[in-house]
Amino acid sequence: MYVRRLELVDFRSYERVEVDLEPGGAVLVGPNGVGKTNLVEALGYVATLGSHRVATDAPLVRAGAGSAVIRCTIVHDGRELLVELEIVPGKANRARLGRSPVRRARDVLGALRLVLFAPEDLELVRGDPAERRRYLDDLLVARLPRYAGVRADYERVVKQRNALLRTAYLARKTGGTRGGDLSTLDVWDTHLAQHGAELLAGRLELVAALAPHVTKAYDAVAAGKGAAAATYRASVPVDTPDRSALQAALSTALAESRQSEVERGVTLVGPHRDDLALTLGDLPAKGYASHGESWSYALALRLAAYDLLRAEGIEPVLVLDDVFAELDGGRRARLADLVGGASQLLVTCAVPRTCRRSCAVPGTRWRRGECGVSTEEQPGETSASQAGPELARAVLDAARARRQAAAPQRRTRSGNDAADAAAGGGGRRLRGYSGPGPDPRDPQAFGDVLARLVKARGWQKPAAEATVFGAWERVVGPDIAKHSRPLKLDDGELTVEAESTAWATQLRLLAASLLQRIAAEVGHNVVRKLHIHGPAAPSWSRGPRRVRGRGPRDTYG
Ligand SMILES: Nc1ncnc2c1ncn2[C@@H]1O[C@H](COP(=O)(O)OP(=O)(O)OP(=O)(O)O)[C@@H](O)[C@H]1O
Repeated sequence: MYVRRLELVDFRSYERVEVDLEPGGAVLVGPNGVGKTNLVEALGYVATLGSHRVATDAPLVRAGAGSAVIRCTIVHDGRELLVELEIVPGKANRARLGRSPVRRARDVLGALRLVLFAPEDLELVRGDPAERRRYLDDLLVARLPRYAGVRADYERVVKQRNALLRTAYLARKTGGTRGGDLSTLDVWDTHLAQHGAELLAGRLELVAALAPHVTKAYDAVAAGKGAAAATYRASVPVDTPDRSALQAALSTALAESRQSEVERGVTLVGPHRDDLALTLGDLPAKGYASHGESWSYALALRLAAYDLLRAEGIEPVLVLDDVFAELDGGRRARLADLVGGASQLLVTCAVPRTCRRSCAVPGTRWRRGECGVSTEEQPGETSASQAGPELARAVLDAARARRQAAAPQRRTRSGNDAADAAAGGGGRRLRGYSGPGPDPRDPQAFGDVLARLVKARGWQKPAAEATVFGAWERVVGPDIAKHSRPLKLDDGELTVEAESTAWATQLRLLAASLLQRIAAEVGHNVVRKLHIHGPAAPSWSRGPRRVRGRGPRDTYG
């Protein structure tokens, strides 16, 4: 995998820039503040949808501009993929993959696998657990992109659960009555245990695979001075990545800490409280390791991530941002040896002479002062980029030919549709005799015949819609079904009535996962949108002739 082209519009210091890159190594050289890190930060953003330098998106947009655009052409297995991201601070990012819009920006994760080592990585060793959790989760997504959804779901549940606890905590503190209702906390516990177990299992599997690479990488960088070990420290007792065992452990821990959570107004249990414990010899690295050792450790964590991805058949792009200056001569030389085989290696460097001498990474080419300068086209790429359209055309031609060949047959079978459907022909014609094998005229299970008829007559959608109403409890689960009921389904928009306004609020917060559950039960596009409201107030409007207004207030106050 390598990045062939990076184009930025209003990103950081760049109003517009186009950089063409090649496989192999490149060193980006330029004076301090010229914008070297801005370029690799944009690549990191494509890979993780976050910056390695700042927690929010606002600083990524050029001062005075409203939004920034990153376009990145990635070549993987000879195929090109264009990823486009528009960053609008305070709003959801917009993304396109291969020029088609994607539903959520996180759908582009996995297109670019990248390991970036930067001075900020010292925080991996010296900083708070949140830094290490982010390291693990980014790597989890680079390894298995489906974890982007697991991570987002879990973060959403924690956020909503914290909001509920916090509102109740403040209501209690101020003696108010509004917002003190914690009746929906059980539902959030279930969601937290479910999504938390999934994330926790992913992290445990990841750390088991990663830990030997961390020890090996530290040994290589520090030339055997000290044994590094990384272990996962969970907030609940765990000894297996089995998802149902983890879900049970999280549920138990949540029940046990309920009292303290309500008292403190915050979620105290779950993967968002975990840590990756790093030790050097018998001592924790944080607080004990020297500056140089901490640097080597941080570097070892990134190299371990790179080694793990490669060992699993993923060739990530490797970026070393301004790191050689922090390492002593021996460590620089060893690092250069370790990263020499990367499919694409980008090194940023401010002092060319020092960098040339100390980071003579095998195979790197120098791009002195080329930051922000577009270069000529790469001739060899044309055939690769044509492969996609040509393949599409071939598939389309084949489909057209098949349809033309099938057309006369289709005309002859119109009278046989129902019998053919009942026989499971699905377009094939009935044979005129039984023969020794199974025959469509043999007795058939009623369910099978019905399923085929439903399919042949195109009744799937009405049947799926009926399931939403008829099997509401199965579709949304007993907890939610107890407190809500579906009212009407109109053009993919389902109206649901909740038992109380508190439940309506909770269901609105759960709308995304409800839609997912409904789709899993009855299929996609049956319900596309939810309208959730609380119980209807009694109406005093009766009959066609009535007085406008709010009703008999004199009588009822
Ligand atoms: N949102 C922004 N709008 C405009 N300019 C910005 C923005 N964010 C950063 N800059 C500018 O970008 C420059 C920093 O670029 P960058 O960090 O890429 O430098 P660098 O070449 O890596 O430098 P060094 O060698 O010192 O690390 C600074 O001059 C900074 O003022």
